[in-house]
Amino acid sequence: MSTPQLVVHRDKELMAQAAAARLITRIVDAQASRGHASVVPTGGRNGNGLLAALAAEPARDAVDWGRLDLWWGDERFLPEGDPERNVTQAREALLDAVPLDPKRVHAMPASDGPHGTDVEAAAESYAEELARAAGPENHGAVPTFDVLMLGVGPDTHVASLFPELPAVRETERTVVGVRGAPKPPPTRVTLTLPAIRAAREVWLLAAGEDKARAAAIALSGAGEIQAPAAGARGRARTLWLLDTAAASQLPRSLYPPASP
Ligand SMILES: O=C(O)[C@H](O)[C@@H](O)[C@H](O)[C@H](O)COP(=O)(O)O
Repeated sequence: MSTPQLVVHRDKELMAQAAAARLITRIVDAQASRGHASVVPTGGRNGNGLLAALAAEPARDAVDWGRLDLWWGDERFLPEGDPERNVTQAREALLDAVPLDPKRVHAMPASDGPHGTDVEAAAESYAEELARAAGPENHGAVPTFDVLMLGVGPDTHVASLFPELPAVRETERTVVGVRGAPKPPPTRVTLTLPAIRAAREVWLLAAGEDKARAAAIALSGAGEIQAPAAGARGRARTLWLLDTAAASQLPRSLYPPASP
């Protein structure tokens, strides 16, 4: 697993623009070398800000949108089309504006789908979909995502892995249901840390003062059960994309970044 690298931007707008440009480059590179790319966007303000910045970026036309797979890191377990669903917000921010192949847009199940309100069954069916997409060259029951993005919560949660809750302790399953999440809505579906760590690159997005403590804790050697963001690492690269406010409490040894 890779050691986190930090990139600190002046403000959240610049952070979103730079991350969008970086994402375009990674997708184009992956498509050039493997013919296709896979990306896991994240919900939340920072994740949607990045997607909106990508939509506004003229270089987005360099992406072959028909050869891009999209998977989700977590989802709020609500009815299809609910404005609070991460996929609904992603559609508004970017997905409706680009020519994706609908078969490659792997939204997590909704609470009015084939599994009804059974969140565990919904999680299991998403795990099966991931397993079907994993090839022999992948490292287990999920495809090797090129870039998996995660927003970081003020309590250090990522995806719907909240400190100390059972989902963050999962070591076998790739997708689990979550009940009683402290961030509404309480019922959610999430990738687990083993699934997240199958990604080639994991990018953590944190902007704003309310993220400063979380970033400092997660980057100072905290355990992943207490600080789930600390356990989110990519196989080849782990990148923390921050703005100056979110970076303001980092230990001096990390900020300015010690690593390139
Ligand atoms: O359902 C959600 O909201 C998320 O997937 C969650 O993990 C989010 O990414 C963080 O809470 C950060 O959100 P912000 O970027 O809005 O702070």
